[in-house]
Amino acid sequence: MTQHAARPAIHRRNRPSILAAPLIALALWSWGIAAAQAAESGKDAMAAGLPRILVLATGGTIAGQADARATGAYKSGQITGEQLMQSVPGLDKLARLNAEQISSIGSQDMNDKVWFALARRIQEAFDKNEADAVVITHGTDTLEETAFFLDNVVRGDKPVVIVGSMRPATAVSADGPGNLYEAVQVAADPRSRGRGVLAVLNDKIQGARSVTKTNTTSIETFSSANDGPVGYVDSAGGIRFMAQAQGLKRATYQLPAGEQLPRVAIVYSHANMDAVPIEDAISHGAKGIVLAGVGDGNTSKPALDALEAAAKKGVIVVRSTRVRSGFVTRNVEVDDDKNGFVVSEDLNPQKARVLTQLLIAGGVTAPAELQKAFTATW
Ligand SMILES: NC(=O)C[C@H](N)C(=O)O
Repeated sequence: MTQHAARPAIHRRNRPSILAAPLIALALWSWGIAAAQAAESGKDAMAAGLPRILVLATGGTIAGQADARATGAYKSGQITGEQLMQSVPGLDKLARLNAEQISSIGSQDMNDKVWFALARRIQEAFDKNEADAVVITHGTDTLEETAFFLDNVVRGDKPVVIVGSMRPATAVSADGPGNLYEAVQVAADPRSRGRGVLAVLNDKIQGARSVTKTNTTSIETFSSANDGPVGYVDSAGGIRFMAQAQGLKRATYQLPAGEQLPRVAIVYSHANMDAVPIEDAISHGAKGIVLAGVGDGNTSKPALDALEAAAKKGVIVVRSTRVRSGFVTRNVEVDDDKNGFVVSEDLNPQKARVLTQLLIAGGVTAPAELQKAFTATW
């Protein structure tokens, strides 16, 4: 009894009253909120230290989808930039990301309109300090041309990284997520500043001027024939930049008004070449012709004569080469001084075309001035 009698006394002292129970629940609930808020603000504080990266999505195989995993057939540009970002774990630990959709196309359909939209959006984001770096998701077919175009028109030294993939997002071993992760890693790294537009695919970081696609379907396709990659990246080893190319000239050209660059044709040289493709280009209004020449930017006598006639009429003639590495040199087998031709140096025909377009748009037409713009200072 005594024991029994003592119990209620103890209970009375410690037992919460009917009113106290909800108060404790309320306190626990608010502690919970406070703790969650603290954790959240801890996360915010961590996130606040991360760079702000604007992801501009254009389409391509990286955003491609197949109907079935077992098939090789797929459609480019089916997935949004936002969905791509969500599919890569750990991106939020690298940067604060914000995605915008610029287009949803395979890069075989890349065009001036998308180029201008990209260039203007990147410049705006940098000028208004909305982003510390930009990552562009893009198809691989014309990735090098977009990289080179942007390299020539975007001002400032904030990183701009372009990324794609060779396999669609639905493939068994898709390369897009890893490439996107590495692209964000590179864009977020302050050492990427001032290097122009960088292409990041398959663990390599390559410069806009040199990078080119070399294999139709393999994931190991991009290479820089004359100067090698700018660096290497992987999630375990991080980023290793090689020595920065010394004295490589980068000029910035004014983005022309409107949404179209002047018409410049590429004419591909081959054995038994006649003048017809050159005459065709001129009759279709080309303001410039880039020769994808044989060897050191050469072509047949009839083609050369047609090019000389074109230059006399004021068409800009730039000799490039269909050969993947090396430089095109002035006045070796072709008398460039006499003919008023320009040589592309290390620029492949598709990049020489972009530079020719920008120069014509900027009113540069004298061969000596054009040549200066093409000649990188090595
Ligand atoms: N791998 C790729 O991205 C190829 C595709 N045709 C594209 O350039 O959009």
